[in-house]
Amino acid sequence: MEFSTNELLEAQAHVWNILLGYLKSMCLKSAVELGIADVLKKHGKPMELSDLMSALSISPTRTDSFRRFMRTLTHMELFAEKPGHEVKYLLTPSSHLLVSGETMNVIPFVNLCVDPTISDPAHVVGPWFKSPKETPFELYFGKSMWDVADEKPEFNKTFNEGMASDSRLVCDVVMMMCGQVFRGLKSLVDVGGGTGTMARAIARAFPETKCTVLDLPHVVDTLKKDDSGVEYVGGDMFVSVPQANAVLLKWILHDWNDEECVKILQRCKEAIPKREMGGKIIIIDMVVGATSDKDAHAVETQLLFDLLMMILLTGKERNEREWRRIILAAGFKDYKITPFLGLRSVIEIYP
Ligand SMILES: C[S@@+](CC[C@H](N)C(=O)[O-])C[C@H]1O[C@@H](n2cnc3c(N)ncnc32)[C@H](O)[C@@H]1O
Ligand SMILES: O=c1cc(-c2ccc(O)cc2)oc2c(O)c(O)ccc12
Repeated sequence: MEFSTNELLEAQAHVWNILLGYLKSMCLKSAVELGIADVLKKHGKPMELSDLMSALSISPTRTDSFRRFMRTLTHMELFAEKPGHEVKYLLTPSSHLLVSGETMNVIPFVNLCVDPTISDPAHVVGPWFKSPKETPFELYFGKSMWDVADEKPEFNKTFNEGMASDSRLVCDVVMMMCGQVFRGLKSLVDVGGGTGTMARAIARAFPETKCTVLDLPHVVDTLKKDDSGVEYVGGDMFVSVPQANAVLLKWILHDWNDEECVKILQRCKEAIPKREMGGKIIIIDMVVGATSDKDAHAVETQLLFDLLMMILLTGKERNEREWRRIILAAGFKDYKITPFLGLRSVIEIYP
């Protein structure tokens, strides 16, 4: 097949764009390191470049470079420009999420995603297709991501803080938009609940619910009993899950393949009473095709998440048909999907 010169030149620009994509993450990381969003938030109104640089303690000798840096960040809609005699910079909804100290901030997630333990295994996806290893992560590090988290306390901390920041963001939205999902439960166990951010929020909102977090010992062992009343249990969800009225699985099943998900769901089913007694599983995860994923940007984000799960773990992002298959295979009778959270949904499943 022959292509025209014009098509090939356009193709070259397209390939360049893909190749340089990693600079987007690195610019985001640098913006967080510099604290640009914090300065703009504190200033409270649009800010000239020279004032921004001075507040960030950047020497005027870097003015041209910093202007180019801000131009790219603005193009990516991380910041906005207010035109005028002197351009002024302001926050956008995306950079609002980069303000430290705000409940809804994604800084720990930025730190996690640019951590070499997360980003380096992507280099071996090609060779991994021809290797017997379970994941590119395992080909690169010789062990699973959970084992690396167990052995490297620094990575364990970065990972748990990243996840906790997502839970802080999600729990407010869940309580606001689908609080009824948790209402009236006598007890709930958050399986793979990390350091307990979500469980503590549920315990605060519903004091009548006794909340427990089950996670791997290296995640929960350092957590002290606190005044939230949440109990932390070290264990393995493939072996057993503490008894409760309901089980929460937030961002768990997308880490695992279908067979592993069925096993986890079976252990969860053993932990809850019958539906008539209020037993249910609450899953918070992506349902591809169920949410506001109609635009190309959202579809690309879901595809990238799916690859991330393939690279780091044995998991995947599932559409409704794929969810139904594992839910029924684990012996559940019914389910209900509520799309609520950008790209994620709540799936309630009943025994
Ligand atoms: C992607 S994180 C999600 C954490 C939390 N649910 C959230 O959304 O913030 C997955 C969690 O599963 C835990 N995990 C992995 N294997 C586990 C196992 N066999 N038993 C219990 N927890 C496990 C990890 O330690 C981690 O905290
Ligand atoms: O290691 C990760 C990273 C993420 C992640 C990446 C980019 C984002 O904008 C948000 C989150 O998510 C993960 C995840 O959901 C998981 O189950 C395991 C690991 C990671």
